[in-house]
Amino acid sequence: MLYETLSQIKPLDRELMTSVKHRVDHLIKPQGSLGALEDIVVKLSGMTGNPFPMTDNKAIIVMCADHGVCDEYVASAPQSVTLQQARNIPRGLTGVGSMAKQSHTKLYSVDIGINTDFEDTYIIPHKLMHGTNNMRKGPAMTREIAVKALEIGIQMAYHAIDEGANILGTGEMGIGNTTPSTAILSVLTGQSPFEITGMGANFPADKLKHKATVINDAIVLNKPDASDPIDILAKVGGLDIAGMAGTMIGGAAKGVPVVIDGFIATVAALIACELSPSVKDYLLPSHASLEKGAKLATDTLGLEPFIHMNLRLGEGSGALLAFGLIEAACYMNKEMITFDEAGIGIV
Ligand SMILES: O=C(O)c1ccc[n+]([C@@H]2O[C@H](COP(=O)([O-])O)[C@@H](O)[C@H]2O)c1
Ligand SMILES: Cc1cc2nc[nH]c2cc1C
Repeated sequence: MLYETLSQIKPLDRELMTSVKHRVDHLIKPQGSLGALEDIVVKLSGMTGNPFPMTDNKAIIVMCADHGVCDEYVASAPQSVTLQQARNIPRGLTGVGSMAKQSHTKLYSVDIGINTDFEDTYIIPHKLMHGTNNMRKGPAMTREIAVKALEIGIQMAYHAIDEGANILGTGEMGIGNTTPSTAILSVLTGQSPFEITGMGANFPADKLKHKATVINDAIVLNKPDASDPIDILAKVGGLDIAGMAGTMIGGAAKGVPVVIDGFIATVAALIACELSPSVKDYLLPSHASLEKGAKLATDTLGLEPFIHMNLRLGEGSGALLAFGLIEAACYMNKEMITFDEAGIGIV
């Protein structure tokens, strides 16, 4: 199913993008003065095949999972916070949960690998493992499970689109997940973990060398193949990261834009684009996370974040904020008049 979905991704409609850009250039404003908003709506038209795209049905899929590498003391918060927040998110009680109420955004909280058994009708059950294995002792998961996690992400994207979503955001909740994210980034870029490991959810600065050592040990032990994204995910990845990459692939296959959240989501985007570079056409960035490796991740991906507000929460919170700007771009394109329509010459 993964490879079939990847093969369904169509190139952007470049002809339509050219005509939308031409019209946007003639809207009643100095040419280019709406900056990135103009680029966003041109890209959206290429993704959707619609000269007047709309992103009014907003949804964020939050992949929740635990990480066995937490046994190595790489995170400050207890792993139980993953489940607590997975419960709180759909109830509107967290960062992303509270702000989703303001923008009428639907939230899907998905258990793709929380380490405890529980019942909660607000959480979508897709548990593949009770947390990953400790990657400092061996592979985080099997190759088969990595593929399944990607497919759950695709399935969740399709589910949200079936329920009416015309734009998706990728979110995650997973105590410890900056550790596998940094490992993946290190493997893909060749940068040493000692150069790119950051504080995650407030891990103490004087312990960062230990966190980098754990990441380095996991890479040395497992020897992920840098040219095989599934091997990287299986050996030093996470279920939440794989799920988000799957959501990006699923959105792309359906011609639906997917907004990347912070550091962890950007690493997931790198994996999705390694599986097929065509996924990138359907991705929009959001914010520049303060996590140390975030700049390297966004530079490697080649999509420049447009929100600079010192965010580093995750949960899809930055993607949610970007929804507002993206929707504004759609209204600009749909509602503004051209110089011709206003009966005046170009200024
Ligand atoms: O999205 C980001 O840029 C981001 C940066 C730092 C931390 N986080 C969140 O914090 C958790 C991971 O941090 P840590 O220290 O437990 O690895 C996880 O639940 C993420 O949602 C998220
Ligand atoms: C409280 C808390 C909330 C979070 N949301 C995303 N990651 C998080 C990590 C912690 C620790």
